[in-house]
Amino acid sequence: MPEPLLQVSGLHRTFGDVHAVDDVSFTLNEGASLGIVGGSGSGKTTTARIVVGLESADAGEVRVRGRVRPARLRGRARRLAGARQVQMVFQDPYLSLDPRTSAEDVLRETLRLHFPERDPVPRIRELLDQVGLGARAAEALPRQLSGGQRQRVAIARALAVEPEVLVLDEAVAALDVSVQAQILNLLADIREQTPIGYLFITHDLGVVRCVTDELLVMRHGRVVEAGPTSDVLAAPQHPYTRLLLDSVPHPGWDPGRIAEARQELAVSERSGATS
Ligand SMILES: Nc1ncnc2c1ncn2[C@@H]1O[C@H](COP(=O)(O)OP(=O)(O)OP(=O)(O)O)[C@@H](O)[C@H]1O
Repeated sequence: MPEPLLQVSGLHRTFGDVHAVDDVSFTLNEGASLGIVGGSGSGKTTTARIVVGLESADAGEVRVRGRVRPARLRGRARRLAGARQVQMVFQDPYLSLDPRTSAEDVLRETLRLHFPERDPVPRIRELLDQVGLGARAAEALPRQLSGGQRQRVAIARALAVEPEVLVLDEAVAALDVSVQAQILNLLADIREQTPIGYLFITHDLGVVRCVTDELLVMRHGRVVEAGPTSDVLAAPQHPYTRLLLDSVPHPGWDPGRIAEARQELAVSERSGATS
């Protein structure tokens, strides 16, 4: 039996009148990849930010390997320990990378912070190698790199900390399709080499099809459907999931069924049966 790596239960978070996260629960097993999909404002990012510790929950609990993750990571020791559990890769690495720091330097700094007793040099080489960055890219500043290379730097920095869970929030959304494929392949390779678990936040069902084994569909802060990715995509149960599927090329999926799903969703919403 795979070990539960990340257990999220009963998360709630409101912003004023908006129930951004409304009773969200899920489990991510060791070595697994869980996708959270949903349209804009469905609560994906807020869920991810709570898991990482960037946002607090009004209620609910996040456990990593059975241990409750504190809502706020106060103090240096706690922050470092918390960072070693969960790391996040954002959509735009340009914003999360220091413009004056090369990949090599950012890795050196990260390793010095987390593993001060270790010699960082061999590990830097290993990480650069793992994410496919050559010597020139390693010495370049973020603005001298392509979007894909920058995302590789962000991934290497996250891996340097040796996290249990990697949260990827729209991590390939800003990239060209061919570069997206390269980064998704890289992430798949990393998962084969390490017991890391991925939490993949995306609006793109094409992406989840490639890189996740479990899927959670969110709408208005709630989980409307959950299950193995292949099952959910092959036989979506909720009309909202069917509508989301409309946005990706889907062999065997006909427009009549999409119209039907839209109708069904409208009816269920009028009756208040679904959220
Ligand atoms: N800091 C905040 N202050 C106020 N409202 C917020 C805040 N963060 C999120 N929200 C609201 O909570 C809801 C869920 O937002 P969230 O960003 O989690 O959704 P999302 O599914 O990630 O959407 P997107 O794909 O557009 O990022 C939205 O209505 C959003 O406006």
